[in-house]
This record gives sequence, structure tokens and C-alpha cells, in this order.
Amino acid sequence: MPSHEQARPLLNAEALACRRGGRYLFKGLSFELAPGQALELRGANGSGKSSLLRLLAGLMPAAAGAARWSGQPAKAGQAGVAYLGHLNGLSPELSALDNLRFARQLSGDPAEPPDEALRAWGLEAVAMRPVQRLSQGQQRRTALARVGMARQRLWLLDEPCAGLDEAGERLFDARLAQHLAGGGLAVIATHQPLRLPAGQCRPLVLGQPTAC
Ligand SMILES: Nc1ncnc2c1ncn2[C@@H]1O[C@H](COP(=O)(O)OP(=O)(O)OP(=O)(O)O)[C@@H](O)[C@H]1O
Repeated sequence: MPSHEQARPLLNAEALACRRGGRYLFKGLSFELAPGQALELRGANGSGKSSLLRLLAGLMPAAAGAARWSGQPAKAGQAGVAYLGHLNGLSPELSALDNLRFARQLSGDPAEPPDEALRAWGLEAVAMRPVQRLSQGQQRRTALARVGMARQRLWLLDEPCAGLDEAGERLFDARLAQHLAGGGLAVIATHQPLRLPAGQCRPLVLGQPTAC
């Protein structure tokens, strides 16, 4: 990657405000993120982490301000962005492998082969099993395998390690480090600190909601 590209932020939040339930979860929130960087989104339950991720993904509008990805206003399904919320978004009747095959067909993007993506997450033995018969951790691993497979540049992840065992957390650490080393970006809501070098990761802590 050319050095000038490393410095140029691709994700920009300008004076963002989010209003829900008659209160501001946050307002005047500004930050930018460049390739190779992760934003660690922290804050108490209900502080607005999921809401901010949804806003960055273009899944809900901001009350004020703007979020931009690659210079364009955030919108649902934007190119180069992978979003994973609390829900895994998998089809329960389909096997893990068919879920990833289906996702690959839909995206049309050049991507890692589904079987390799599942193998990278240690799921080869259960790849043919319907997702509804996988454990919670295996389902989360499948969803994360789908994110990694798509090779999108920006990851927006909500509690990605929820339900993962220690080995799964280590796999996530490795995949995230690989993603950032390849010029990827990530915004990750988490209650556990990310295990990344300080220069690669910045914290953003959301405070208490305020009255409108
Ligand atoms: N659809 C909705 N309509 C109105 N208010 C909502 C809606 N979804 C969430 N909220 C409220 O917005 C606030 C922030 O919720 P959000 O899920 O963004 O917080 P969070 O920081 O991700 O919380 P957690 O750590 O518990 O996951 C909460 O007070 C919640 O009740």
C-alpha cells in the first residue's frame, strides 16, 4: 500500500448525533479512521454503541451530522463495508457452508472460498450441519467466517466475540490483525479491550444519554 494512502482517513464522522427514546445517545461526535486502524467502541449498556454502528452502516439516519465512507454518505449495503450486529443473520435451515455460498453469490465480490473461510474458523467438521443445530459459539464463528470471506475493507462489528470460547477469541484476534495489516479498517463495539498494539487501536467511549 502506498504510504500516502495509509494516512488518508476513509471513514469520517462529523458532528454526529443520535436520538432515541426522546434522548440524545450522543451528539457532536466526530472521528476519522484510516486504513490499518481500529476504533474500539466502549460504553455502558444502552450508551449507544450498537446505534452508532448501525448509523455508520447506513441502517439508521443520524439526527444531525454525517457519516462518510470513502467520501460518500453512509448508506445501507455500501460497497466495501461488512456489518455484523448482535444477530448473526444466518439462515437456520441452511448448512454453514450453504450460508457462506449463498452470501458469496449475493455479494458477487471476489472472496475467499467458503470452505476455506470455515476451515479458518475451525468449522470444517460441522460445515454441512444446519446452522440451527450448531452451538451459539459455532454460529458466531460462522458469521465471522462470512465477514472475513467477503474481504470488505471496513468491518463494523457489534460484540463479535460474544459466545466465543478462548480459542475463538484468539482466532478473532489473528483475523483482525491480518485484516488491519492488509489495509483494512474496523469499528468494534466491545466490553472487552481489543488485543491490538496501541498504535493500531483507538478507544472511543460513549457517555451517558442526555435529555433533548
Ligand atoms: N428501536 C429502538 N427504538 C427506541 N430506542 C431504542 C431502540 N433500540 C435501542 N434503543 C435505545 O437506545 C439506547 C442505546 O441502545 P444501543 O443498543 O445502541 O446501546 P449499546 O451501547 O449498544 O448497549 P449494549 O451494551 O447493551 O449492547 C438504549 O437506551 C435503547 O433502549
